[in-house]
Amino acid sequence: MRGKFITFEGIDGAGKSSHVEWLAETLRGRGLTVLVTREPGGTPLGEKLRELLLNESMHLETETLLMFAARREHLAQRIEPALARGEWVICDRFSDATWAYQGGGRGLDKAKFLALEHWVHEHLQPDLTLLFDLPLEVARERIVLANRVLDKFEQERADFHHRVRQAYLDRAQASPSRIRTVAAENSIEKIRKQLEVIVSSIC
Ligand SMILES: Nc1ncnc2c1ncn2[C@@H]1O[C@H](COP(=O)(O)OP(=O)(O)OP(=O)(O)O)[C@@H](O)[C@H]1O
Ligand SMILES: Cc1cn([C@H]2C[C@H](O)[C@@H](COP(=O)(O)O)O2)c(=O)[nH]c1=O
Repeated sequence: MRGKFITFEGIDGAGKSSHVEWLAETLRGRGLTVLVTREPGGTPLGEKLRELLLNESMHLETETLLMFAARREHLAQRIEPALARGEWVICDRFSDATWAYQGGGRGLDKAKFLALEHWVHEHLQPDLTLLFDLPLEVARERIVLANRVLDKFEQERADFHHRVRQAYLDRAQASPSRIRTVAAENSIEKIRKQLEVIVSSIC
């Protein structure tokens, strides 16, 4: 039987990465084989593109095309083969991030996004997307507390991140059965209880 594809999404600092490995371990505890991966990245080529995408400024359409180029490779080399073997795949960001960041944040034409999405993964959407949503100010505080070096996206102004958040919320509203919104300002413990319930619904 084909495996399930779960993606994590949210604005920078929402806290999604804090749950990725935990969810993988929880599913492994139920006897499932789980691949954990991320975008941009997930393959040797994708990780090289990630380095460029997170650090170099470039034209919006170049940025979008590189996100989808990395995704094409990722699907071919890792995601599709794992799902076909019956493994579950947990991916830290996928195409909803392009919708939110390049579309909402930077104003990419929706038709161009939809054309690329159709080209690169016409027959595949995540079975479940966990959208970590929280006020921008809380996410910012977490990033400051973590004291990490900020990448190109994290250095964007607040209005960019507000648009990204809104684009995610709009997309969730348009696909309520696939995209489940998680109140990310809650404690890690409370979020994990909610994730267990949501993920059980696709087991
Ligand atoms: N529910 C929470 N309550 C308080 N702090 C949290 C919570 N979840 C995560 N954090 C902290 O917030 C910081 C950002 O978390 P994390 O790296 O998981 O976010 P992220 O969404 O993956 O961010 P990015 O996409 O920017 O990498 C970390 O220092 C983490 O420990
Ligand atoms: C897949 C994807 C990602 N991004 C942005 C979103 C984040 O700011 C970075 C990735 O960093 P993270 O710490 O691994 O979350 O890349 C994007 O703009 N568009 C995309 O398609």
